[in-house]
This record gives sequence, C-alpha cells and structure tokens, in this order.
Amino acid sequence: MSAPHDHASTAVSSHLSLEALSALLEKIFLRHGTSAEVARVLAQNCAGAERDGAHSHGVFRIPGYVSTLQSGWVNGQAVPVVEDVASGFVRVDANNGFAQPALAAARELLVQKARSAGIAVLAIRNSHHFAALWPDVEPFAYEGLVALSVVNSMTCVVPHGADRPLFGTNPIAFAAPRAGGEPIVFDLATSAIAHGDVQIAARQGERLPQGMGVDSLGQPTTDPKAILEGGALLPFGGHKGSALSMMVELLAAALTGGNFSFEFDWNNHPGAKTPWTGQLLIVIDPDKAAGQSFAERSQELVRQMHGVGLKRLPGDRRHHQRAKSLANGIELDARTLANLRELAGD
Ligand SMILES: NC(=O)C1=CN([C@@H]2O[C@H](COP(=O)(O)OP(=O)(O)OC[C@H]3O[C@@H](n4cnc5c(N)ncnc54)[C@H](OP(=O)(O)O)[C@@H]3O)[C@@H](O)[C@H]2O)C=CC1
Ligand SMILES: O=C(O)C1=NCCCC1
Repeated sequence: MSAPHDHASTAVSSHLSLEALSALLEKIFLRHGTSAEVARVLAQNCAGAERDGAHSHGVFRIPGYVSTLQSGWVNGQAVPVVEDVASGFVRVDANNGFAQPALAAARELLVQKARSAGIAVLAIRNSHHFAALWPDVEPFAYEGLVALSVVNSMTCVVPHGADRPLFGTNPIAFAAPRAGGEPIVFDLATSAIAHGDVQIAARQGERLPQGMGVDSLGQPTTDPKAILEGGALLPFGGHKGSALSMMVELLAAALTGGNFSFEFDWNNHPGAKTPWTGQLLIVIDPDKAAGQSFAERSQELVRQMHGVGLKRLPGDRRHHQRAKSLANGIELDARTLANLRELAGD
C-alpha cells in the first residue's frame, strides 16, 4: 500500500479545507469497515492533526489504520461501554475499538463530574490509540478546564539502565486555559523521538540526531532503519523520561485495566499497527481550586516567560500552522492526495 505524504513528490500540491479532508478520511474509514460514528471521530481527529502540521499523526497514519482494520485486529464497529463508577470516576470499555470514540462517548459525563466534584478521572481500557494526544485534551481547556492525559503504546523503548526494550513511546499531554490567548498545551512522547518520526525519517532517507535509539546489538545509532529493524528507542532525558514512561504504563494500563505495552501480540494479525492498550484522562475544574482566575494566572505565567526572552511556547507552532491551514487550506502533495482518493475508492 502506498503511503500518504510521499515527500518525494511535492512538485504539485493541493489545498483542502478541513471539512473536505475530514470528508475524504471519513469515506476511507467507512470503506474499510468502521461504523459511521467511528469514521466521523477518527476522520476529524486525523484531519485536525494534519491541519496543525502534526504530520507524524496526520494522514501519514491512514495506511496503518486501513491495514489494521483489514487485519481484523481492531473492531471498527465497536460500541464503547461507559461505566459511571464513582462521583469522580468514569470507566470505559472500548470493546477492542479505538480510544477516541470511547472518549467521545464518556465526555459529557466526565465534564459533568469534573464540574460538580472539581476533578474527574476517565479510565479507558481495551482500546487502540494511533493518534496525537493533544486533540484529546485541548478541547477541555477551551471549556475552561485543565486536562492531563497519558496513553501507552507498544514495546520499542529501552528503560534507562536496561538493555532491552519494554516501554512504549508513551506520550503525556496537558492543556490549561489561558486568558486572552490560546490554551497552554503540550504533548510529548516520553521517548527521545516518536516512533512515527523515526518512520518518516527512514522513508525520507534522513539520519536522526545522536541519542535517539540503538541498533539490534544495543549500540547507539543515528540510522532510523536500524532502529526500526530490530533496534529500539531510548527515553528522553535518561532516567527522568524513563520514570515518566513507567508512570504512563502504570496509569494508562495498570490503573485502567488495559494492556501494558508488552502485553499484546499482533503477530497473528499481519498489517496490524495499532497498540491495544489503555488511556487515562484527568480533568480539573480550576474554579473549584484557586479562588482566583486560573486563566489569568496562566496568562501571567506566559507574560513572565516571554519577559525572560522565551519566544515559543509549546503549541505555538501548531496554532501558527492551524491559522495558515484555515486561511489557505491544508496542503497535501499530489501523490498523497491521489493515494487517499484511491483508498476512498474515488
Ligand atoms: N498514540 C500514541 O501512542 C503516541 C502518540 N505520540 C504522538 O506523537 C506526537 C509527537 O510527539 P513528540 O515527538 O514527543 O513531540 P515534539 O517533540 O515535536 O513536541 C513535544 C511538545 O513540545 C513542544 N515543542 C517542541 N519544540 C519546542 C520548542 N522549541 N519550544 C517550545 N515548545 C516546543 C511541542 O509544541 P508544538 O506542537 O507547538 O510544536 C509539543 O507540545 C505527539 O502528538 C504524541 O501524542 C507519540 C507517542 C505515542
Ligand atoms: O509515534 C508513535 O510513537 C506512536 N504513534 C501511534 C501509536 C504507536 C506509537
């Protein structure tokens, strides 16, 4: 299957509106066996990532979604089961479906609980997350809430001090409202680099910076192919990133009832790419906590950061790209668009 975003063929590009790209992706998901709701949620998620220039988790991922659905590894028709377990706790069994429809199904109850109790936790299990994590937290900040989420992925990261991979790339995303500006949002893999970016570098024939991964013999390498073919990634920041990755395994898997990154086996499903794990979200209503405007305090922090010379906040690059995409359309090179249309059966 050819891959969207073939950077070898960027000579001619098209610009699609967010709606047009979402509609095209929705058609691909539907054509490959998802329910209408799953197609809608995943298409919006993936098109939003592409709009914001989050290329490692935009349309680049579409062949992986398609081959996973074709392999029978994930249930594209899954209906998540939402369990209201306590005043501040919601659980969802995603039923071997994607995580984002599970979040969508529980979202209203989660927000209601966060607003009444001040804090609420959502534990999603039996789920597949193949996307960027910021789309799961940023919308809460637009509603004045603080949100934190973690998800574990598949074994490809060597814990600091170990000699073989065990952890996933295990991202952490955080979002907080800010007065007079976009919310403060960061979303980072706890590995030195996301697996998706290693794949993109390999495809483009680029080397990686030092310190990202090791080859099949455990030796440091800057060759992305050596990392992908029997090698592994390293945590960011040595023991510190490794501790955060361990925390993600505990919160996203042990606490939710999902699989650890090393606990599932997709060998009998050729083409399967989506980690079958768990996800945790914590949502806080700052109005219940600070006694003063949290959003004003966020803005004050940003003012002070800029005051000491900071030029770029996490999220600035995405929002800059979002504004550009919304003004001019989302840019896709000709081959990428042709590949997507073929997958859609157009
Ligand atoms: N579903 C899954 O299992 C997994 C998903 N992923 C996803 O991969 C994506 C990429 O992760 P990763 O490679 O770690 O992301 P990056 O290292 O590119 O960026 C991490 C964060 O730091 C910010 N940032 C980057 N550079 C700067 C800078 N110079 N100054 C200030 N802020 C900066 C980014 O903001 P900005 O966005 O504005 O650049 C972003 O919020 C994430 O969306 C993550 O969720 C990763 C692992 C597993
Ligand atoms: O880029 C990554 O790392 C991952 N993204 C999607 C899920 C698997 C890991």
